[in-house]
Amino acid sequence: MGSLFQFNQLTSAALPALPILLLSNNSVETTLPAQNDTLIDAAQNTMASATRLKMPTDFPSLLTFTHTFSALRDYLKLIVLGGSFEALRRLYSASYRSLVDRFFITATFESEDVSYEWMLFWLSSRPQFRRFRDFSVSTGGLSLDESALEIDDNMDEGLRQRTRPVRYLPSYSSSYWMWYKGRYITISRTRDDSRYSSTLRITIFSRDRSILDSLILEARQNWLSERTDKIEIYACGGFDIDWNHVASRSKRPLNSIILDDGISEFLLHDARDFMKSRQWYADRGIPFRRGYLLYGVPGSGKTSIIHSLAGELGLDIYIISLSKTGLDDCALNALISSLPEHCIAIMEDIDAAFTHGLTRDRTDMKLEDLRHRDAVFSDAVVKDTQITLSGLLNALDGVSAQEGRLLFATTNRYHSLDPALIRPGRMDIHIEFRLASRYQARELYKRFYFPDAPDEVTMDDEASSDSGYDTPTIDPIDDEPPKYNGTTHLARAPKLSKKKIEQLAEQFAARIPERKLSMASLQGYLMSYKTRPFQAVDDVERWVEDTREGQDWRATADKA
Ligand SMILES: Nc1ncnc2c1ncn2[C@@H]1O[C@H](COP(=O)(O)OP(=O)(O)OP(=O)(O)O)[C@@H](O)[C@H]1O
Repeated sequence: MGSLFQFNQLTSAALPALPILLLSNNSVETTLPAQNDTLIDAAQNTMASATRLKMPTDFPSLLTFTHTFSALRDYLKLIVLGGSFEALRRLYSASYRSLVDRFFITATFESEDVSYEWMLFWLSSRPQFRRFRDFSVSTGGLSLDESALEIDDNMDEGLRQRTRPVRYLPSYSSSYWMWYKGRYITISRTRDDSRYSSTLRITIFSRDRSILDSLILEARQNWLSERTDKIEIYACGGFDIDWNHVASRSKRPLNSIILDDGISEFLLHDARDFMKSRQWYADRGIPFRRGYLLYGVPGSGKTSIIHSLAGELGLDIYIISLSKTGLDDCALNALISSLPEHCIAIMEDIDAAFTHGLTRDRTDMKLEDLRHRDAVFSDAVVKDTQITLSGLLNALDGVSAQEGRLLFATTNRYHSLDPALIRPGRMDIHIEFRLASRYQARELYKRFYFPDAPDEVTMDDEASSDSGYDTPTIDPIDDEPPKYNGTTHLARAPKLSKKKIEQLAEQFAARIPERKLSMASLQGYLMSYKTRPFQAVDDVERWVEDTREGQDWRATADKA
């Protein structure tokens, strides 16, 4: 640097003398005034010293020139200066971090985890949060009732149904602060577009971790108390195949599923008994797990009873889709190991993943062999399913399989299942779900029209046109046949005496062929007579003849 500077000084001194020097070499030299001689001398001296310094003209010499001692000294100064700045910066950030570590507690909540929803729910119900002025407005995802914007009471019913609740959530671009139990807390939410997920970060100015504990417990409590009548449903999904909260569903009363006498009660009692028997299992060295295999015809209530049991037992549901793309043995194992201790895990249509046969490992079979083994085996199944039977067996009862869980598997093809999969220990209880019996048809009818028919009503109203509800336009007897399938949900069936209800249900059941129609089709039929129990009884015979299931039954009956 120093040399460069000197060089600049020299050249700037020599430059003004340059024209004089040039002129002095010309023929006009003699015409120059005498006082110029001194100037010429000075210029010549300056140029001489400049020539002595020899300004490099080529690149290698320039390089050498910049490596002179004084240049290096300037470089060194720069390095020391820069280094000091960087050291100071690092010192500042380390001290800041240690300050934060020492005096603040930070917790992050990922959107894939249900705790994220607890915190959002807690946050959006805080009066302090509502005071802020920057929000992210959401109409989807979480059902955070507390934070939902009130819908105008006068809104048209059609519009109301089409309107999703509007909620205020923390925005991604701001951070918020508030007081919690006298502590200062900050909240920020960030989004990770590459993973379609977001993170909520809460920092508390406190050294006491119990404040965070109490915040999380309070948030969870708030959330759960809003959901005493709900069950949470989780499914495997996302980029890193993990459990994601997918829905909250209302509990379904157990008596709304009509099975053959005693089956629902048996299942409920068995599951309750299991949940209380940890010690019993431990004493005998038996893995503390229970598996139920519900098999039988479609639409017979297999899925419905599981949901209803989850509500009765207060457990959440974890759905394992064996045919999910990207799910392999390893991921399945990890998923099953990460189930919570008390939960209901469901594997629906367990046969779907193994329709290709009874092999213990599909990797040792060629696709062609697999296709030939089962006529209904589709290409989609071949491509998508990466689970092997041995992988599934290991996941179900391997060392890492979660203890305490209830596993429910359903299938329509019981006999295509590998015996190893359904042996006791894996599937302890096997229950067959059959087509509707007359008993079921009768109970379904009663439940459908008179879900809460009070015993004390004695009005025998065969001739009455008073519905007893706020729907006087609907005449229970003289109602027109439906012009379309389905009627308004707002209308109610007429109020009838218990005796009358029994009588109608009996007539209905008598017209249903035993074990020929599924409960789902009976329910579908009744749905088109929502408010017309009499008409439903009158028309049922015709419907049985017309319906496909009924025709199949007639064809078999005729052959016989
Ligand atoms: N036993 C039953 N009692 C009351 N409703 C039933 C019964 N069986 C089926 N339904 C009704 O039929 C519909 C379908 O039932 P569900 O999905 O539980 O049948 P599923 O046996 O699981 O059928 P799939 O094997 O096709 O999955 C539900 O709406 C349910 O309310």
